[in-house]
Amino acid sequence: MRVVKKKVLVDVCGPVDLSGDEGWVAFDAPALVGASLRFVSGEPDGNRYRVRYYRDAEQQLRARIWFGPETEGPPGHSHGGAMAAVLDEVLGLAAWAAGHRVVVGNLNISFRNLLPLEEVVTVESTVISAAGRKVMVHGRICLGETVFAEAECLCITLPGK
Ligand SMILES: CCCCCCCC(=O)SCCNC(=O)CCNC(=O)[C@H](O)C(C)(C)COP(=O)(O)OP(=O)(O)OC[C@H]1O[C@@H](n2cnc3c(N)ncnc32)[C@H](O)[C@@H]1OP(=O)(O)O
Repeated sequence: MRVVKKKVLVDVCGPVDLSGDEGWVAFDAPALVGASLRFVSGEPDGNRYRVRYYRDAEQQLRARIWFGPETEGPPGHSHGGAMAAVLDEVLGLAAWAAGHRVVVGNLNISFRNLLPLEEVVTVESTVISAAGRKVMVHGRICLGETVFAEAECLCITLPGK
């Protein structure tokens, strides 16, 4: 008889410091949009992403995020799709945080530098405009002066919802 051992997922990575900059205020994303945003922010102690949201002094949404080993693409670095998922969530959420009930219609990303795994980086967002149903949000994943990816995100409001 073949015995299949149950695979146990172990937290091998230890704690990660996701604290914000001075003046940032913690932002409760599930309180605003519900608990459905699990793909990026659903496992705060897992090995994919660990993320904490803030608003900065200008009320723009910021995220402190750790790309864990399960986001690997090129050896030792984040998969481009892993960065895209983060930008999709954070920039869409930025529009929600500004009062617009949206989904992302178009996300245009430029990958600028390889992002090393197990690094805590920042996602910055800025709501650029809101006209009719279209909300434009720009953002980037960065660490100090280094930009890993930057994006333009067209969000479309959901009528009647
Ligand atoms: C709950 C918390 C959410 C937090 C953020 C999470 C982010 C996400 O992952 S959302 C999931 C990914 N996104 C999706 O799956 C969206 C799928 N797409 C859709 O549902 C629809 O195409 C939707 C709602 C975007 C637009 O459809 P619809 O409501 O029929 O609008 P539609 O009439 O086609 O377009 C409205 C306007 O937006 C423009 N538009 C729509 N899509 C695009 C696009 N991709 N590119 C450019 N313009 C667009 C249209 O040209 C139109 O402009 P205008 O009024 O000037 O003619």
